[in-house]
Amino acid sequence: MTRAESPVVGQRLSAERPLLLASGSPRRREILENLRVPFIVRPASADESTRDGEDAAAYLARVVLAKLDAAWAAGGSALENAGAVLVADTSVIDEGAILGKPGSIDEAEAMIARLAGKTHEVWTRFAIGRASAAGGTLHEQTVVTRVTFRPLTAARIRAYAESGEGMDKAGAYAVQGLGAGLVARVDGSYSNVVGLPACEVLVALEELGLVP
Ligand SMILES: Cc1cn([C@H]2C[C@H](O)[C@@H](COP(=O)(O)OP(=O)(O)OP(=O)(O)O)O2)c(=O)[nH]c1=O
Repeated sequence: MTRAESPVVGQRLSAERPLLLASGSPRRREILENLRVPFIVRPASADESTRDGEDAAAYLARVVLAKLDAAWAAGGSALENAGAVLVADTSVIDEGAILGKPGSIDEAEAMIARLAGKTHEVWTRFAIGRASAAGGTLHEQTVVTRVTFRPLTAARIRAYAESGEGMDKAGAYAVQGLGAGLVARVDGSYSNVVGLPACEVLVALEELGLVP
């Protein structure tokens, strides 16, 4: 975790000065809604392809900052009026390999097959940045959850991949959906697996003086 020198923004989030969630993920929106934080949504996309030789930590750090840059680059009155910007990226890490979103049903099947009967990690990195034109990161943090899949037959793996549920999800599954049937245990933050670690985000917002 890194922290900027002067973490306190000073002014609390409000309806007039909301948090700008720069994400197209409906799961992140739902988690933030549950936290009762005033926010607006302005999706910002970044290049999420992996690079040769890049490990999980470097990949997530790069993608999260790219999402923050994209949010600032979008500009506009929504950004100017926002109290801060929140971005996040979720990846499934299996034995050091980064599993992002599958490109096809076959790729989804291969991802589920490699995770079956084993424990992997789900990493979500989030960043809270300034909403000013000057930009800057106020808080960055990576939260890791360990997820154990039960042993799965080839037929079950194929059927789940064909359901299509995992196509827009890291690691090709959704623990909050039909994918619950694949998961024997979750060690750590559940919301982190779904895309945003609720407790850690709330604590960070509190520490920055953005929520009471
Ligand atoms: C492992 C897992 C991932 N996911 C989701 C969380 C993330 O939304 C998604 C990973 O893709 P991300 O690139 O982290 O997020 P996104 O493309 O959905 O949204 P944006 O980049 O605009 O913020 O996978 C689940 O919903 N359930 C799960 O069990």
